[in-house]
Amino acid sequence: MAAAVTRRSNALRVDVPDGDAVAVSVMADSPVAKRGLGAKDDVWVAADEGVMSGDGNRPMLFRTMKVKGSILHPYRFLMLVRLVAVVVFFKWRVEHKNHDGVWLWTASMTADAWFGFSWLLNQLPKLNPIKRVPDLAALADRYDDATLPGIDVFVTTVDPVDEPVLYTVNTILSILAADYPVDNYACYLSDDGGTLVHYEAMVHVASFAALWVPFCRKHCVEPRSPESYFGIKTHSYAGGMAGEFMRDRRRVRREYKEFKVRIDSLSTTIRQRSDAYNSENKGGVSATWMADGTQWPGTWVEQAENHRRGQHAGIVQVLLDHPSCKPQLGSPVSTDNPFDFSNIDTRLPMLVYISREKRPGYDNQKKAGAMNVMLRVSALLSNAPFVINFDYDHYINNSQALRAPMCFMHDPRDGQNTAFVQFPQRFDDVDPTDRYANHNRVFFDGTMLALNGLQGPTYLGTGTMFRRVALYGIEPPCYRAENTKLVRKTGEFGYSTSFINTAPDAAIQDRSIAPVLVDERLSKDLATLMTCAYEDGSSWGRDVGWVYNIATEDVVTGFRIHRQGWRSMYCSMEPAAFRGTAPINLTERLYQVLRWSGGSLEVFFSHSNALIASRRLHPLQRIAYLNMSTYPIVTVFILSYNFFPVMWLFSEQLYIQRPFDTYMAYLVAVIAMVHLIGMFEVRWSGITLLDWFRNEQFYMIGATGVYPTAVLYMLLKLVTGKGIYFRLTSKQTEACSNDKFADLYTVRWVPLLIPTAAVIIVNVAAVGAAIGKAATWGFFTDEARHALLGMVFNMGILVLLYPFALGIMGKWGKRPIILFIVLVMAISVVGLLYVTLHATLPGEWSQVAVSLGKASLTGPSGSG
Ligand SMILES: O=c1ccn([C@@H]2O[C@H](COP(=O)(O)OP(=O)(O)O[C@H]3O[C@H](CO)[C@@H](O)[C@H](O)[C@H]3O)[C@@H](O)[C@H]2O)c(=O)[nH]1
Ligand SMILES: [Mn+2]
Repeated sequence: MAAAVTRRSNALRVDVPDGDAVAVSVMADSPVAKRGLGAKDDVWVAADEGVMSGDGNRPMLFRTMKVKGSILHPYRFLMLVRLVAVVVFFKWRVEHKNHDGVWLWTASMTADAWFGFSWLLNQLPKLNPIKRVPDLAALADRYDDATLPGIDVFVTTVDPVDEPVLYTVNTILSILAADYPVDNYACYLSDDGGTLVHYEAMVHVASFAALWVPFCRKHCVEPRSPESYFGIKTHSYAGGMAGEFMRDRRRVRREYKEFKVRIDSLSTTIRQRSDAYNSENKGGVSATWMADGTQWPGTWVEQAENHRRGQHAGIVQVLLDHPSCKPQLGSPVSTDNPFDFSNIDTRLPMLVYISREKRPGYDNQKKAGAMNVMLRVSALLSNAPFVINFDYDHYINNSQALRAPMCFMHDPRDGQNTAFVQFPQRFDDVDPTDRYANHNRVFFDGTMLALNGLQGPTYLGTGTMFRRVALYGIEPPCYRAENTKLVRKTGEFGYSTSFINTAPDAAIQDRSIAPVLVDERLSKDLATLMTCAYEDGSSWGRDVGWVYNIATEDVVTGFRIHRQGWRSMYCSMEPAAFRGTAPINLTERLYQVLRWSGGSLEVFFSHSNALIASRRLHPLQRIAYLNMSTYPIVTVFILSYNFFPVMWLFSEQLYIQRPFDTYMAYLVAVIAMVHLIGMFEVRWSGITLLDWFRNEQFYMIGATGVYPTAVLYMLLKLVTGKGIYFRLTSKQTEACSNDKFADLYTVRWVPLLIPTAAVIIVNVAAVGAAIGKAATWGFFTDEARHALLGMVFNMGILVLLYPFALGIMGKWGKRPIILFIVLVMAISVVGLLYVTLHATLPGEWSQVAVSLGKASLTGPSGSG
C-alpha cells in the first residue's frame, strides 16, 4: 500500500474534452505530488519543536508551523497599539462629556465600550496561530495497514428531497472507496426520515460500489465521489495503463449514469410498486412495500399510524457485511466481465443503514440525537476506537483523508490527549464571487488556525474525527487516574449492559474491528439502543455523547470535551480532505447564520457557559468560547448606529460627541487599525482580499437582520423557557436545473430580511438628506462638511450591504447596473425633497427632531 502513499511523480494527464472522447498527454509532475510537505512557504516556518518528547524511537507524525516573525511581531504589536488607542479614545470621550445630549452620549459610550470589549474577546485568541501538517509517509513507516486502528464513519441525513439523495449516495461511495484498510472501518448512514428511498438507495450503492471501488483502487482515482470525479474535465493519471484506464473509465461512467437513473427514479419505483401491492390487498392500509414484498417498517408514502415521520420503529440493516481480513482479488476480463480486476482487492467495507425509533412525546434532538444512536449502535457492531462524522453532503475528496487524523492521534507529543481532529470545510458549487461568503475562509483559515495554537479548534459539525471515549465523556489521560472506571455512575450510559460492556474495548486506541454475527440476541440489543426511551434518566445528551437542547450541537459538544482538558487539532491537507455544499440562496444562508448565532447565545445561557468552566480550559480558549457565545449581542449597538442616520433626516445637525472633528479623527484611527490588523490576518491565513471583504460584508448583513433576531429569540427563550425551532438548511434545491446558480437569484421573502432592508432605506435616505443639506447651506460651509462626513458613514454601510441588495433583487440582481440607477434616483429624490421642504417649513422641521429624541440641536453657529 506504500505505493499509494508516495505518489508517482511521472503522471499522465488525461484531458476529457467532452463526452467519451479522451485525450492523454504526459505530464512531468502531478500537481498532487508537488503540493504538500516540501512546498516553500513565505508565511509559515517550522516551529522549533525541541527534543522529541515521549520515547525516543517514536517518530513525530506531523509538523508544526508558525507564522514567521516578520509578520507575527508587527501583527501582535498592532494589537497592542490599538488597545492603547482605544483606551486613550475612551478616556478622551469621558473627559469631553456631551452635556447638551447626555442620553445620546451615554448610549454611544456604552456601545463603544461593548465594541472595545468584544474586539478584545475576538482578538486575544489570535495571538499565536499554528498550522499542523500531517506526515502520511511517517505514519506509513510506523504503522502498516494491518496495525492502523478501526474507524466508524457516520453520515446523517433526514429528507431525500431537501437533502437530495444523490449527494448522500456520493458521500457514501466516497467513503466506501477511501484508501484505508477495508476491514478496519465501517460506514453508517443514519436516516432520520426513515424513508424507503434512502434504504433502497443504499442497496443500489452497495451493488454499484462493487464496481466503483475496485475501479478507484485500480487506477488511483481522485476524488472518489463519482459525481465530482466525472464532473472534472482533466484528470491526472498516476498509473501505467492509460489505455485500459480510458476504457474502464468510459464503462464506469456509463454504469454511473445508469445508477443515477435508478436513484432518481426510486420514489416513483417505490410508489408504483406499493400501489400494485396495495391494490391487490384491498381494504387494507396503503402501506409502502419493499422489493421483497414485505411492508417497510419506517415511514410510508401515505403516512399512517406507526409509519409517519415522528412515529415509527427503529431499523438497523447491515447492507454490506464486515469483510474478511484477507484480500480478495477480482476476476480477469471475460465475456461477461469487461473489467480486469485480477490484481485488485475487491472487498468492500461494512455498510449499515440505521433509522432510529421515533415516538410522539419525545424530543428527537435532531442531529445530536441521531449521532448518539449511531454511537451506541456502532459500538455493538464494530466498536472502532475512532469515529468520524459527515453531513450527508460532505464527501471525501482526498482518499488519504482517513489516515491523516491518525498522525495526530498517534503522535508521541500530545496524541493521547487529543480528543478530536477537525478538518476545514470546503465547498463546491458556490457562485464564483462568493456573494454570501459561503466559503467562510476567514473562519476556516483564520480563526481556526488561531485556536489551533491554543487548545485546539472547536468542533464544527462535519469532517471531524473523534476518539470514541472522548465522546463517552471520559477525561483525557493527562487528568485521568491510572485505573479510572469508564462508567462513573450506574445508569450514566443507559441500562444496556451489552453496550456498557463494549466501552473498555473502545478505549484501546490500536484496536482493529472484529466482525460480529448479527443474531437474534444482538438484534434485540440493537433495537433497545435505538428506542427513544433508552436515554431516559441517563447522561446522554449532557455528559455523554453529543450535547442536547442547543441549536448548534457541534460547538457545545466540542466545548464539553475541551472543558475536560482534552485538546483538538486542526488538520490542513492538500488536496482538501473533504468537500461539501453550502446554501447560496440568501434566505437559506441567513437561516443558517440564524441557527449558528441563536445556538451561540443558547450556549452562553446554559451550563456550558465558558465563564464557569473548570481551570482545565486554556485561558485564551475560554476567551474564544466566550466570544463565540456572545458575538451576536453586538448587533444591538450596530443596529442602533445603523439606524441613527434617521436623526439626520430630521435635524440639521446632531452630535454624538464634540469636538466633532477630533471625534471623527479618533474614530477613523481605531477603525483603520482594525482593518490594518485584518490585513495581517489576510496575509498569514493566506486568504484573498475578496474572501476578507465578503466576510466583512456578510458580517454586516448578519448583524443587521440575523443577530437581532437571534437576540430576540434568546430573550424569548429566557422568558418563556421555550427553545428555538430551527429548520434544516436546504441546499442547492435547484441542483438539477440548468443554471447551477439559480438559487442565487431566487428571493424568498421572510421577516428576517426586513431589518436589513430598512437599514438600507434609512441610509440611502440619509445620503440624500446630506446632499440636500449641503445644497441648502452651500457646499463649503462647516455644516455641509459635517453632513458629508456623515455621508461617508452611510456609504460605508451601503457598500457592506451591497450583496444583500443584490440578493433581494432576485433575477434583476444579474444586472447590478439597475441597482445603481435606482440608488441614484432614490438619493436625488430625497435630496430634492429635503431642499424643497426645508425652504417651505424650516421651523417645524427642527421641532420634529427635538420631540423625537430630545436631542441637542446645534444651530448653524454651533459647529464643533
Ligand atoms: O433531525 C435531524 C436534523 C439534521 N440532521 C442532519 O444534520 C446535518 C446538519 O444539517 P443542517 O441541520 O441542515 O445544518 P447545516 O447548516 O447544513 O450544517 C452545519 O451546521 C450544523 C449545526 O451547527 C452542524 O451540525 C453541521 O455539521 C454543519 O455542517 C445534516 O446531515 C442533516 O441530515 C439529522 O440527522 N437529523
Ligand atoms: Mn451541512
